[in-house]
Amino acid sequence: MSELPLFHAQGLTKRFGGFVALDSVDFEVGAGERVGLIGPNGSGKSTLVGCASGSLRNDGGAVWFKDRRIDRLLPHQRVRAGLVRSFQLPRPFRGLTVAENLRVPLVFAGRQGRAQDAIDDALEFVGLAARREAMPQDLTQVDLRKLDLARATVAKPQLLFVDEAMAGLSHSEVDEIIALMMRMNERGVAIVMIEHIMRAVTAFSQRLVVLVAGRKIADGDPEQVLANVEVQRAYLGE
Ligand SMILES: Nc1ncnc2c1ncn2[C@@H]1O[C@H](COP(=O)(O)OP(=O)(O)OP(=O)(O)O)[C@@H](O)[C@H]1O
Repeated sequence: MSELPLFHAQGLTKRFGGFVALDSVDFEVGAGERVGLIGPNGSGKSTLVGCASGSLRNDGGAVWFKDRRIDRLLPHQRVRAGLVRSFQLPRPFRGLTVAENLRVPLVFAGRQGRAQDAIDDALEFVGLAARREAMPQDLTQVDLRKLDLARATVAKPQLLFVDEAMAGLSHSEVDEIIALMMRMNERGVAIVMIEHIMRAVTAFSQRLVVLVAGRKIADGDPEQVLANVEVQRAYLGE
């Protein structure tokens, strides 16, 4: 990538006690790009997302968003810069309606102005407009995932890390979420999809990055990456 990447981690290292969860990982995302981040369980994918979004503090290396070093910023400061994550397990605010759930990330992102319009747009966009007054506990699994994606996008990020948005969904529900993420990307949002459902990853990604035991072992064209012997060995060995 010749121009400045949207997101850039260099030598990213994270230890939990003596355990090295990320070992000097370089990871870039271009503006508007769709990247699949894959690897066996425990390979460091969520740790990378945590270090990028600020829920974890890296022990080594650096993280840039555009021309700004962000790895000592707080999570909400990173959201305000344009970097947002979603979580592996949807965690809506149980006491708030679907629409009210979107108000919280707007405050977090410092975008309370015209909040109602932003909420209406986001609910319409993900297909939850009819459920706006519902309580989260009355939503189906797939609608909870859509609410989570609405919460992630209402702040208008330029980069979104989506950590396993499809676990436990049916085949057609997975297709729905892929289509929704594609439409988000068409609006200009760069997306990193962390996912174990390979069908979804290959349908979505323009580039694949593979982590194994905290190290990046492949990064490039999806077909070539999946044909890589080291990648195949990592998956067969799982
Ligand atoms: N807070 C923590 N304290 C100690 N060890 C941790 C902590 N968080 C993660 N780890 C360890 O770091 C390693 C990487 O975990 P991580 O969650 O990043 O993997 P992952 O690739 O996202 O896995 P999965 O696909 O199962 O979600 C694992 O061995 C995990 O047990």
